[in-house]
Amino acid sequence: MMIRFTKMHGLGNDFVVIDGVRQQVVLTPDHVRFLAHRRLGIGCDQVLMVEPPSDPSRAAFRYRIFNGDGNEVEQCGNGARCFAVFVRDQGLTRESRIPVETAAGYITLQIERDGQVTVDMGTPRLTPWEIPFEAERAAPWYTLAVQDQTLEIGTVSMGNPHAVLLVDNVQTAPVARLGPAIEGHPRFPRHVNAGFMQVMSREHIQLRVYERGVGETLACGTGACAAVVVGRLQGLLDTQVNVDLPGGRLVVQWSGHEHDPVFMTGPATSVFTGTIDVSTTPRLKMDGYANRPG
Ligand SMILES: N[C@H](CCC[C@H](N)C(=O)O)C(=O)O
Repeated sequence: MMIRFTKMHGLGNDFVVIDGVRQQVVLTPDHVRFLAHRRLGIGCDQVLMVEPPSDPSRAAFRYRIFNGDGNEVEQCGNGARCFAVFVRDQGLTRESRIPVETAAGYITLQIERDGQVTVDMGTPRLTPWEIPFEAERAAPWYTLAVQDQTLEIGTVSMGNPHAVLLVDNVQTAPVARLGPAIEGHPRFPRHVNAGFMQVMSREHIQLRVYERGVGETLACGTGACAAVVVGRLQGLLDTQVNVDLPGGRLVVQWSGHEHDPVFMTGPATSVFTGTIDVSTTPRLKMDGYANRPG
């Protein structure tokens, strides 16, 4: 099966984007692992599929997200921005305001005049069972026993699950050690994205994210939103925050009221287009996210 694709990234969080509107594409987990593999395939953190919506009165497209380990997930913030630029550049829409159906519900994408994209990511979900996270009750912080440490984490779902912990210095934070231990912790039945946040001021944080199903990425859009929500709920942050990730800066806005949506603004970059034959997909085992960058 020959597939046309576009390679894109949002601050270095990279994607293989596939038009499933004008091509008939059925992706298996093996296909996704092959496309994502950085030596045997194209290489990316996630594969994004553009499909027709299930209800055209509510959305222009359906947007599906697959982690490099082959699993389909609920939401991807950097991917949403790339999605908007993709459907516009491919002539699938002429609109700059694009309502989209995702597995986590409906979101709205706005292509700004400067080419950046603002995403209405919807409201944060804060109760443990919405994450999902095993806890007796909802709380601003939870303690989590990880290896020989007791960590304090905040949890939030942006459609996908996030655990956020405060660190004194993101550069020296033990992301490689604690990231996998948190990501696969048994109290997160669907695993979790682990964010390491250093608060620089009320309007500025630095953040690294060890992503579920991928490993550490250069940027994580839903992770940036989750970190701002946790920091705001802790009274550490104001309503608009510059989030500096290893791959660059996102701007996240949230009022602090749980029924208000979180907005994220940032760039989306197209790198190249191509075609690939997936009919001879090798069976790839994901041993610790073998497709991590580098
Ligand atoms: N790894 C995430 C999906 C991609 C999220 C990230 N790339 C973003 O920009 O939000 C998860 O398993 O929930």
